[in-house]
Amino acid sequence: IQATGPERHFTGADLFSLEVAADPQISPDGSQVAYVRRSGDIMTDQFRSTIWLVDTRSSEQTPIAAGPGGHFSPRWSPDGSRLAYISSAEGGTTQIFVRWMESGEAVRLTNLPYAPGSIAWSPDGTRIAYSMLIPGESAGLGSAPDAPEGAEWADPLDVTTAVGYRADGQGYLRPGFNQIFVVPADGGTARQLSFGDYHHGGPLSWTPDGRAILFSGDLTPDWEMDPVEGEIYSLDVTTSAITPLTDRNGPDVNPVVSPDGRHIAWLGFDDQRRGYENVLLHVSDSDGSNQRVLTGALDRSINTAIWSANSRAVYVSYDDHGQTKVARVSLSGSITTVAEGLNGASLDRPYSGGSFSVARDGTLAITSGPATSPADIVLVRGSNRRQLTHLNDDLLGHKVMGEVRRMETASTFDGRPIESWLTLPPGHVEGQRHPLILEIHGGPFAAYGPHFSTDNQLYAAAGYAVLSVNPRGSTSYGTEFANLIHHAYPGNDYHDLMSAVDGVIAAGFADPDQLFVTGGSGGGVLTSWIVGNTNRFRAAATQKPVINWTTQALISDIPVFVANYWFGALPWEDQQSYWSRSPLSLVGNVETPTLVLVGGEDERTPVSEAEQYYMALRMEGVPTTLIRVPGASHGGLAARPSQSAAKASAILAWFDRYRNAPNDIME
Ligand SMILES: CSCC[C@H](NC=O)C(=O)N[C@@H](C)C(=O)O
Repeated sequence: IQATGPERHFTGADLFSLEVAADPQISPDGSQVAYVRRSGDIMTDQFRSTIWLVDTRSSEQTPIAAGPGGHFSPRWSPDGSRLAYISSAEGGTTQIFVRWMESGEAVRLTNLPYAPGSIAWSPDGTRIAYSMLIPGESAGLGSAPDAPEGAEWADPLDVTTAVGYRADGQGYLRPGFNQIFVVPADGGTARQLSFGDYHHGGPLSWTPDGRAILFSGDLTPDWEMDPVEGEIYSLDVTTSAITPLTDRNGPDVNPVVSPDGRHIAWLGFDDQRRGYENVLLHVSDSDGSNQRVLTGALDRSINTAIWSANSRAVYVSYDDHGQTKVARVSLSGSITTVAEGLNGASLDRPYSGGSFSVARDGTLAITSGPATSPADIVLVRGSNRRQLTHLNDDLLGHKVMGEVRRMETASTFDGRPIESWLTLPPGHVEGQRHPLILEIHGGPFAAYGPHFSTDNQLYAAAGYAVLSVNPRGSTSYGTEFANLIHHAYPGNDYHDLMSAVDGVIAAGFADPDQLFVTGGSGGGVLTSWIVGNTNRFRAAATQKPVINWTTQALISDIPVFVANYWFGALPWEDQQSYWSRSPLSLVGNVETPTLVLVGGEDERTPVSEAEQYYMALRMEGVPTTLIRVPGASHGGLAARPSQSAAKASAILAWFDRYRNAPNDIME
């Protein structure tokens, strides 16, 4: 059959045409915004990062770095005359580049053996600081015989004594430590400033006199066993002497020195070994004295802190009811929201997020957009908002997307309001009921919101309504709500999710006989938990789940964290809790056909979690299929457009199989 016109619905192939704006950096005078544009590339099956400049008056765009390679982290020099960025434009290695804005000339500044990060201009614009991993020695044990000349032997043994020997997205880690360096901004030799067997972490912040750089890290011998701990340190640029500025049990990170040098702002909290803590904005005098919290009354977590040019306030971003906002926090602690509706760069699922920067006069550049389109660059001046880019109008302007509506239901467990967003199939007619997919977020301390989601739009284009719920445990509703699942996850969040589903049925949007459930990571845990507790869903798809908390606590890349913060005991000290909260403990109840899907290189919820569940379902005679996404990490399950589209298609094919099955087959 020949198509009779253009495809009006969102399709898997459209993923290659999507573009999303990230990391907007407004110039000090507010005249331009440099930003990272991530675009699908059909030949490499990737989202490629390029850097663009958009004029804040004319909205005219100019490419800064858009050729071969990846380009990111644009950072203005203090006077706005130059732009530094990180790029793999030349020869595949990742280097620091600087572009002189007036001449348009860009030069590669460094010749580094490893990728730099956290670039930061010195206040006088003469130097750029950065961090870089310096490889260390592998722990040796014994030795192999000597190889004859020309022989091709296997790799030597990989011996480790590290706690963090694997990391999602990186696999098995090569030993080494992050160190801080400085390089002249007009070219020259880089100099290492920090040393020793500790990570010296970014972001980096210079003092106005250019004599010191603030960083965060845990420079104590026990750093490996305390994954949350961190302090702010001052590093003398001349002598490399390090002075601690904070000292408490809990993370102190992201230091930023005020432009007048009188104060330091940073983020952190007192560690109480709870599943969730609000990250609070702190300030102190420049020597670390007179420390105080400025956002204690907000009851929200702070993501980013940027000083105002006059040093009297700090701009912060925070999540509230699934949406990211920017507020201006004065040194006396008054908090004024100055921008709302930020959107992040996550494309596959509607996670909250977004980034911003501030010009000298307080003009903001933010990433923002409606729930039916990925984030663009928006300029915010007081109450005026102006969208500077329209990256997806060419594609989505010709599509009928699923409309996203806010819903709220009282939980049957305790009456708490549970917020959710319902994506309706395109062309929805009031009064029409649809098959419903409950799609559950991970974290579990994270939040969904009214944000663009390729998964949800693909499901909606196939005729499903999709429900994105923030059950108890979700962030952006305060500490009490998040910690309702402290040492109790999964648990009563189940009732919140079912209440939200019933709310959508009661509101007349969903067919109660056509319910489906999926979710990833923490959402995979809850998907498997749901099918262990009810047969209300026709089919399920559990993505990158934790199935057995004992194995998760020992082989994931967050082992100490899971045991200390989510259980408060080691698996062999409290096997009852580990087992009773594992979806595997309920597998004997499962009758719902359940697809199991995982990234082949997932180090966060390792492949063996999904494999355990798949085999248990097979042994129980439950219809199931196992899908591994080759090469995909946990965070990168949807990183390749082809895999992201194929994943949604596989889930839809699984659901469609049971959507159309007669009821007697389902019984
Ligand atoms: C449930 S164990 C770890 C889960 C993971 N948390 C942090 O990485 C998670 O749920 N990730 C979410 C954000 C996801 O991948 O969707």
